Amino acid sequence: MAEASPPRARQKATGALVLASGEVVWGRGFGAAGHAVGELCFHTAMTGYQEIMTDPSFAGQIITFTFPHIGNVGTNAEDVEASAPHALGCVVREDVTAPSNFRNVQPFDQWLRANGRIGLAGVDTRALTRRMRTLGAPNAVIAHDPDGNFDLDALRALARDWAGLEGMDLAKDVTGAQRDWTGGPWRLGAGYETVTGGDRPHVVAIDYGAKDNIFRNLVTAGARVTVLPANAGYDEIVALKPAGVFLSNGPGDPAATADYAVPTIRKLLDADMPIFGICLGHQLLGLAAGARTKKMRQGHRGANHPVKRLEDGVVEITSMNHGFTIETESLPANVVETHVSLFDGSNCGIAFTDKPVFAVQYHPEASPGPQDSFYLFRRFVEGLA
Ligand SMILES: NC(=O)CC[C@H](N)C(=O)O
Repeated sequence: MAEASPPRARQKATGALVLASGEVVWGRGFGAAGHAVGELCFHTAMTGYQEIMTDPSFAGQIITFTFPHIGNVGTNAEDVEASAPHALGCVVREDVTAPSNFRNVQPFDQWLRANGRIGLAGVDTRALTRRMRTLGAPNAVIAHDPDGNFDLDALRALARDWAGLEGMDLAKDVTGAQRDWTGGPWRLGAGYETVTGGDRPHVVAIDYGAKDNIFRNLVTAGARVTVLPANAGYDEIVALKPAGVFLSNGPGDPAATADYAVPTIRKLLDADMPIFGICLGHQLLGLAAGARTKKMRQGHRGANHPVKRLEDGVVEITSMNHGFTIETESLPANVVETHVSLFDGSNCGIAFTDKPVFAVQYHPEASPGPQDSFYLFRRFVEGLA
């Protein structure tokens, strides 16, 4: 009888995802070595991993990409939403292959390493996503050790003891200093156009962890943009004599950001300042109006979320990234719901009936994602002229 072939040598795992429940998902580490603790989420976009990783709204989160091939076009200096990645790490199905794209400057693996961010490959991301769909988003540690040595007890304790995103103010960690924003539309070969001068309505944008493409879209729509940090007060804002104020996206729990952001927004509302908000900015505007926010059981992160615009029934396919939501039934009488998610009916837009103030929960700036909703930037800026 032929001898049974010896068992194939088990490849040693060099990466792990350790869930707060104690479960361990093994894989192959890439990017930086080390470990990080945060909330695990899943993102369904098929493109734009570099934009997603650099979106400051992902601070405190580990992203599971449902699309199996991540990293295969490498990275470059233009497809970024902030100067460095903010997501703690990413979990992917396939190993990252050598970049194949004429715009590649640095392989994804190297870029993650250079920026201290961890990757985990070889994971059954479908099973992980189904688990999140059923049980909600778990707190977890992503860990990478090229020698495959993991202190599981310590990593389990770290995941279990992490406080969670609820109640966490992260905007203060990712906001930037005051600056004039001059970057406009992008063209292949020419990069981002610098737009200065001209008689343009002045928008003061509050940066709670903004994606750069929001500012580029405001400039493209015709605005002059000054960015202020998240804790900017009412007097500081109005001293710049804005025609309108923009409230950006950002990470963390809106209710935890409310103590400094909401009093300022309330004063702007009392002064009838035109306001446009996106995502965290939308949620903070809701809180300032007197509504409530809550953590969603199932967050929305992807580039194909259908949203119904209630004024005319048109469906916009949108980019989304949020884990908190405004409770629609808590909106006051002078604020109407303007957009609603066709996936779960959650609130996706609000407008005041008595003020030039509106906001959306989704990301009209795309990056990545469809551009159906660019009109909102034009609507805001043209309303200021
Ligand atoms: N993209 C965002 O601004 C996210 C807002 C908020 N941190 C949430 O998760 O809901």
